[in-house]
Amino acid sequence: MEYKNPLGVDIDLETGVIPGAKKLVRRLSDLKGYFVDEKAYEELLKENPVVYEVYAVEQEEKDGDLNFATTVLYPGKVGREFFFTKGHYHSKADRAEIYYGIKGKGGMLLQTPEGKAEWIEMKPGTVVYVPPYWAHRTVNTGDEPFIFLAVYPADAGHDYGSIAEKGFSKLVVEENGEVRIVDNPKWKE
Ligand SMILES: O=C(CO)[C@@H](O)[C@H](O)[C@H](O)COP(=O)(O)O
Ligand SMILES: [Fe+2]
Repeated sequence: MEYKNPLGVDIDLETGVIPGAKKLVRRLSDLKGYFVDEKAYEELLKENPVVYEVYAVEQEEKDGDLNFATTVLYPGKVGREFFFTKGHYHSKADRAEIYYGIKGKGGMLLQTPEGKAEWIEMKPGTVVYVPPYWAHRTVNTGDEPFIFLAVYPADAGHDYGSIAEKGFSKLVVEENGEVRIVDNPKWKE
């Protein structure tokens, strides 16, 4: 029997960086078609800000193993909509996940394949359980980076297609200085 080596790493709780992790950067240009206000999107695209970064420690896609990753989701808005991650189902749709809030303020939008949505607020210390089959997207509703850890089965994979095409049935927007969860006018069942 070949055993893997255990691993201990210290997440930088201020920046979200995991030493030695694989870094992925998502700019606004990677999120074309995701925000409802297309004019505001085109306007902000001139600056093309970084929307989020992911630091991932991933294993081979084997049943039973675990991956973990931090996400640093920057503050910002496109029109009234707060910056968010793309959001996905898992390719193996029955794979669950745990998120843990590290810094900043935000939340998670979750959705079943039938379009039933749930919003869960997150702050440092919040644990979110993402059950099997639910799509999930995080949203930064604050004015500093929103940083969290995710732990997920190594064979879960990411299925971005359906969210990229249809979005979520709800939007997270600012209205008169408040965070509101509203119906997505562009949602198609
Ligand atoms: O849910 C997971 C892994 O299953 C997170 O690590 C996200 O991958 C990350 O927050 C970026 O979000 P996406 O761009 O992948 O939606
Ligand atoms: Fe996930």
